[in-house]
Amino acid sequence: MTNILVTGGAGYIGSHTCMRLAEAGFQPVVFDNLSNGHREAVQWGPLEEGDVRSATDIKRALERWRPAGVIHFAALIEVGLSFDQVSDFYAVNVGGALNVLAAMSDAGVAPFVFSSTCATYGEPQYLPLDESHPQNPINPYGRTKLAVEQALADLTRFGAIRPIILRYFNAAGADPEGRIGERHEPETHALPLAIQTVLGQRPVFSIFGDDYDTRDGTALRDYVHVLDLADAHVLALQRLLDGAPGGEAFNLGTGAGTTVKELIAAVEKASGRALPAKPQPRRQGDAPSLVANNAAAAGTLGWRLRWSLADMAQHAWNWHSKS
Ligand SMILES: NC(=O)c1ccc[n+]([C@@H]2O[C@H](COP(=O)([O-])OP(=O)(O)OC[C@H]3O[C@@H](n4cnc5c(N)ncnc54)[C@H](O)[C@@H]3O)[C@@H](O)[C@H]2O)c1
Ligand SMILES: O=c1ccn([C@@H]2O[C@H](COP(=O)(O)OP(=O)(O)O[C@H]3O[C@H](CO)[C@H](O)[C@H](O)[C@H]3O)[C@@H](O)[C@H]2O)c(=O)[nH]1
Repeated sequence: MTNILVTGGAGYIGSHTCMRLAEAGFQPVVFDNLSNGHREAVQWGPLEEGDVRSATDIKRALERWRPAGVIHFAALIEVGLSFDQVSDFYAVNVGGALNVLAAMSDAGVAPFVFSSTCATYGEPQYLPLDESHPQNPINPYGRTKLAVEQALADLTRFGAIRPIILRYFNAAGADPEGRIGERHEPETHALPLAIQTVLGQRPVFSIFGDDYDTRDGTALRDYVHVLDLADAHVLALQRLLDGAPGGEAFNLGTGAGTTVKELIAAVEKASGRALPAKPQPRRQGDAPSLVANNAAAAGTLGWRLRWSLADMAQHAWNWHSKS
């Protein structure tokens, strides 16, 4: 069986991708230090505990499992924390990625799928965002991801690494069968927070800003099902294994925007319960609207969306209400 090393594979998007990799006939080998991941989420292949900040750990994993490619999710992800923990974010997100890439070069492994983000674009100059939109991130998290994208552009020229960069918009939802789901601690994402509120684990859901220039005044985001994201990773990996030279970047979003109020309505419908919500001031660093142009992923990768906002809310509700 072909091994694929999945760094951060015990986390939210990584674990769903491991599920899809196994379904596609690969053996996902998870490389994770479990700092934010969960041992129980590693269900489709072995777990190699290690830290991307350690060149020795990565070298050991590559020597042991001899993967045909690497999918790199391991990172610190909270935008707010990135202002307070700048060194940690650079050490894990940039230093960690460079360690993985150097070890891959030494081991002669070229295919590399990288988790990037719409946060690399910064304030949108136009919508929907395509891949050639200027990249001016407005927070340290986005800048660490852009730094890795820039390193990849340089490394691609030498041919030792063949990368595909995937820029996700807002990952949401869970495995429809409820085996895995979203579990960030602390949780800052809108959909799980809304569900925790419906479940009575939080008194009220804060709507961050109701005075934006959007159809109902609340911020607009492009929520995309985590399993649609997972499918895109398998397609990107397969493209590289088939010999593509790499160097491409793809936006992964649905192309449809959802406001915070519409998200609340979707959670109320999925749960059949009312969600207490209260407007609060805008959250620092939030753009009013972020929506993807996904034509490149559809055209080049053959990416097809399978799940709707109602599915994301339903699957997330199923997961949170049983766990
Ligand atoms: N969640 C989103 O909406 C979103 C949007 C855009 C981009 N991304 C990117 O997708 C990737 C996965 O995000 P997620 O939501 O699944 O996050 P997550 O926190 O659930 O998963 C990240 C995983 O990386 C692991 N990790 C962290 N530091 C590590 C280290 N030093 N060594 C080894 N492993 C380490 C964690 O334990 C965790 O399992 C990240 O790179 C993130 O920046 C996420
Ligand atoms: O309690 C909450 C939480 C969020 N929101 C709003 O809901 C929307 C979505 O917020 P999330 O925190 O769920 O997601 P973000 O759009 O802030 O973040 C996403 O995009 C970021 C880049 O901008 C990072 O990539 C991050 O990992 C990814 O989840 C935003 O308008 C936010 O202001 C609320 O109103 N109340």
